[in-house]
Amino acid sequence: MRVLGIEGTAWCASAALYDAETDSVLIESDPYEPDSGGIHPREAAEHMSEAVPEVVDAVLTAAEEAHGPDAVDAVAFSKGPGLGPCLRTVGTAARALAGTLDVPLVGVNHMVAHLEIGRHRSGFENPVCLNASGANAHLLGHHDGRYRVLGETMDAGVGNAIDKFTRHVGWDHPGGPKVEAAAAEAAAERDPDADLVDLPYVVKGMDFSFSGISSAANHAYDDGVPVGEICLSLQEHAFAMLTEVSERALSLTGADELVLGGGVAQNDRLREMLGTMCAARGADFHAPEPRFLRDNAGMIAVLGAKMAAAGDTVSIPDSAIDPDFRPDQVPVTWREGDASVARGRGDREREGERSAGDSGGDADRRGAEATVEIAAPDDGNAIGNEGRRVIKRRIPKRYRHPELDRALRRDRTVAEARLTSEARRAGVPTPLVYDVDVPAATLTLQHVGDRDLAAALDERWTAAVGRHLARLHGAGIVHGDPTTRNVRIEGGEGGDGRATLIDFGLAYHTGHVEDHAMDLHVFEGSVRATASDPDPPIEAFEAGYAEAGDGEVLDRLREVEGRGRYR
Ligand SMILES: C[C@@H](O)[C@H](NC(=O)OP(=O)(O)OC[C@H]1O[C@@H](n2cnc3c(N)ncnc32)[C@H](O)[C@@H]1O)C(=O)O
Ligand SMILES: Nc1ncnc2c1ncn2[C@@H]1O[C@H](COP(=O)(O)OP(=O)(O)OP(=O)(O)O)[C@@H](O)[C@H]1O
Ligand SMILES: [Fe+2]
Repeated sequence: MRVLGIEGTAWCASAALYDAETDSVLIESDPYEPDSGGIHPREAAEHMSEAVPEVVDAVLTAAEEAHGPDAVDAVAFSKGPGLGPCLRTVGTAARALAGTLDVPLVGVNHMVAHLEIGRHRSGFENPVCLNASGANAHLLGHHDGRYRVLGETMDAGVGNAIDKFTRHVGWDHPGGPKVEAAAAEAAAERDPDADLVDLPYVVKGMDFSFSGISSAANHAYDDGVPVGEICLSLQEHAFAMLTEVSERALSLTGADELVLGGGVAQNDRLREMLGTMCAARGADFHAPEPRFLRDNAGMIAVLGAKMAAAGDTVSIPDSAIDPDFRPDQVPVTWREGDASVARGRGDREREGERSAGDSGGDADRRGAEATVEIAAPDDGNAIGNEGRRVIKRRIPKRYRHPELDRALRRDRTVAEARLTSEARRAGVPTPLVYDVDVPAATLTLQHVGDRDLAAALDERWTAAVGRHLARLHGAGIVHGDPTTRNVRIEGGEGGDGRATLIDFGLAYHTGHVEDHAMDLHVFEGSVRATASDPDPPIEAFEAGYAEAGDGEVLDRLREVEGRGRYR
C-alpha cells in the first residue's frame, strides 16, 4: 500500500508518500517563515493555500513517475488540531485529490501521528509517548482502545513557551534552535556546577506548567542577566520537568519504553536528558530522526496507511476538520484493542504481591523519585507490618543540572516531612515520620498498608481517598501527586481496613479552589490511565469528596477537564 499524506496544521505545508512495502517515506515540505514575531494565523493560511497544492503536486508527480498512474492507494490528511483556516486548506486539497484519484480518504489526528511515528520507527510494542511540540506538550499511553492523556501542560506548549521568550528578546521565529545554540555556547564557557538563573519548576502529578517560566525568563532578560545564561536555565528547567513527568508516567504504568515526538524533540539536550533517565531505569528510549519530529506529512502518511489497512477511512461528508481535536478522542483502530501501556504494571504487581505473600515480606521499591527500603523494627520482632519502617531516599537524578537537582531533592524532602505530619494532625491517615535527614534527602517513615491502591482499585477505597483529600483541602493543603500509587491499602476483606496517603513531596499550602481541583484531576487521571473500568471508582471518589468537602471544587474540576488546551 502507498499513501499520500498532507500536513498543514500551522506552519509547515508538507506532502509525503509512504510505501508500506518498502517502509520508505518521501517528504516534500515548504515552511512558512514569518518576517517578524510569531506565527500570524492569516499569513499562515495564505501560505498554506499557495504551498499545499505545490508540495502535493511534487509528491504526486514523483509517485506517478516511479509507480505509474495507480501509484496512490489512499490520501491521508491532518484533520486537527491546528489553526482552522490552515486545516481547511488541507482538508479541501485532500478531498479533491481523493476524489480525482478515486481512492479512500483518511482523517488523521496530528498529535497521534507525532507519537505513532516514534512507535513505528522504534518497533516498540507499548511505549509511553512524550510529545514535545510547539503548541502542545503531553504524555500519552495506549489503554483500552485509546491514547490516554497521562499528563499535559496546564497552559502553554513547550515550544510556544520558548518562542515567547525569544520574541521578547527580538529573535526571529522559530526560537527553539536559537535557544539551543545560545545555551550550548553558554555551557561551554561556564563552570558546570554554577548556579542557574532561578526559574519556576512546576510539576503536579504528571501535569506541568510552562507559562511562569516564560515570564520569569523575560524578567531576567529585562534585569540584564546575560541571554545565554537564561537560555541555558530555560532548557534545564523546562526539559527536566518533561523528563521528570515522563519518568513518573513510566513508574505509574510500569511501561519500560519511551518514545519522543514533536518539534522540540529536535533538541539535543532534551534527548540527552530523556536518554539518561531511561538508561538509569533500564527502560528503552527512542526519538525518530529530525525529519519525522517537526511537523511533516511523513508521519501523517505512515499513520494514514495503518488506519487505511484497518479500514478506518472517512466519507467526504464525514471529513470535516477539527481545530480542537484531542488525541484521546481517536478510537485506535490500527492496534490490538487490549494492548495496554499499563499491562506490564498489572502483571508485575500481581507477581510482586504473590512473592511478598510467600516470603511474608515486601520487596524494596523504586518509585519515580526515590528508592524505598523496607526495614524491620529495631528490636527485630516484626509481626506482620507492625513496627516496620521505610527508608525513602531521593536519589540524585543525573539528567538534571546538579544545582537544580540538589534544590529539588532538599525542598521535597523538607515538604514531605512537614506536610505528612501536618496532614496527620488534620485527621488524614498518613505515615508517622520517624526521622528526616535533609542533606541526604532521606526520610524514615512508618510502614503503612500492604498494597498500593493501583493493585486494589475498588470503589470503597476510592471513596475513602475522596474523603481524605476533602479533609486535607479543608486544612488548606494539597497533596500535589495523589495517584493510585500514592495510596496504600491495608486489610478490608473482613470490613475494617484503611487507605493511607503517602508521598507528600509535592504537597503545599493553598486555599485556592483551582489547586484543590487539580488534586482531583491528577487522581482521576491516574485511575483512567490504568483501570479497566474507571467510571465506578471515579464516581465513588467524587461522592466521597462531596461528602466531606467543598462542592465548588468539584465544579471547578469539571471546568479544568473542559478546558481545551489543544490550540
Ligand atoms: C498542532 C500543530 O500545528 C503544532 N505544531 C507545532 O508545534 O510544530 P512542531 O514542528 O511540532 O514544533 C515547532 C516548535 O519546535 C521548536 N523547536 C524547533 N527546533 C527546536 C530545537 N532545536 N530546540 C527546541 N525547540 C525547537 C520551535 O521553536 C517551535 O516552537 C503541534 O504539533 O503542536
Ligand atoms: N510509608 C510507606 N509504607 C509502605 N510503603 C511505602 C511507604 N512509602 C513508600 N512506600 C512504597 O514505595 C513506593 C515508592 O514510594 P513513594 O511514592 O513515596 O516514592 P516516589 O519515588 O515518589 O514514587 P512515585 O513518584 O512513583 O509515586 C510506593 O509506591 C509504595 O509502594
Ligand atoms: Fe506538530
